[in-house]
Amino acid sequence: MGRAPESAPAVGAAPSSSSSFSVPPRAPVYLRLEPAREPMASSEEDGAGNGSVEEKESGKKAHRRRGAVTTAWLIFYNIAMTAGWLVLAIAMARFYLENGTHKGIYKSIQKTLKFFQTFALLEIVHCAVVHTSVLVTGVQVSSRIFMVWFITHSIKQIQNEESVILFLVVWTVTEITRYSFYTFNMLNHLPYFIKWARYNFFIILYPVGVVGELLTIYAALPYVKRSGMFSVRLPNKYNVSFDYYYFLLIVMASYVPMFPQLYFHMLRQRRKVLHGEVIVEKDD
Ligand SMILES: CCCCCCCCCCCCC/C=C/C(=O)SCCNC(=O)CCNC(=O)[C@H](O)C(C)(C)COP(=O)(O)OP(=O)(O)OC[C@H]1O[C@@H](n2cnc3c(N)ncnc32)[C@H](O)[C@@H]1OP(=O)(O)O
Repeated sequence: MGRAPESAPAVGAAPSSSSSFSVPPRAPVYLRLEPAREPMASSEEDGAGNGSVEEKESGKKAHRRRGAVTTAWLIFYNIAMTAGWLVLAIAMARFYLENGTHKGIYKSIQKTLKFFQTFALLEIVHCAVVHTSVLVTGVQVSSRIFMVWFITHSIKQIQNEESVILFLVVWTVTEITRYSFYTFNMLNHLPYFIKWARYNFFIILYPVGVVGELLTIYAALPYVKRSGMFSVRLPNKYNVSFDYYYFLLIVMASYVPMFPQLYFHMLRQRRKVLHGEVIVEKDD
């Protein structure tokens, strides 16, 4: 992440009264953001390993080149994802305003949703160059992919459930906030509201989104039980059985231990970003 200009107003410092993160009144303090932690490079890449000065220099140049290419890709990716979820938001709002009902919204936006939510699988790869957990990102992305492809795409009878619209709206607000945060943060021009939204909206949106997803899976259960979809019955030549109905019950149960891990991860990120930055007196 880039470094904010040193004259940048302190984030979380004594601000206007409207801010919800005011610090005790005192002389204005300014914030010098910690220099962005460059993606960790292996020793041979950053020239810290053994080798001649030329090898070390080429290693550092390779790292900078990789850094520049990686940064350019992430900025493109974040802008594209922000735009994609904005298109989804506008399409859903337009459908509802034109038709006065939520029934049919999913069908009208499903291609865009499938494309951008599947594209987000790249975030597991991005974990190699951004400071985030592969496990947390993997669980988050896999739960989304599961909902999009193995529930709403595969079980058409539930596509008009209110719970589908609930989680779609929550996902959309969340992702527009999240990807615009990443974009502005990487461009070193992060509006405080975007930062505030990134680390506060989830407090409500995360549990609401989970409720929407669980209600949708629950609504799908009767159709799965009746159709036996995605299931393998005995006897068969592999002597293996699989029942998608009971698998969905297990998935629903897995939210209980898994969701709190993601939620507490976000709360930790929130404390780090909104309250944990180093506030230093401005050098006169
Ligand atoms: C086979 C069946 C599978 C079924 C699985 C079932 C499991 C069920 C349990 C799971 C339940 C989850 C259900 C989900 C519901 C919803 O999503 S509802 C909608 C609301 N959701 C949210 O609010 C969460 C949104 N998701 C996220 O925020 C992320 O996905 C996250 C992984 C959960 C957290 O993101 P993370 O990146 O870890 O935190 P940040 O603070 O944003 O970033 C950390 C650092 O990484 C940098 N970074 C990350 N991505 C980028 C990027 N694209 N570009 C640039 N930088 C990036 C970020 O800037 C931070 O850097 P530092 O500032 O240096 O720390």
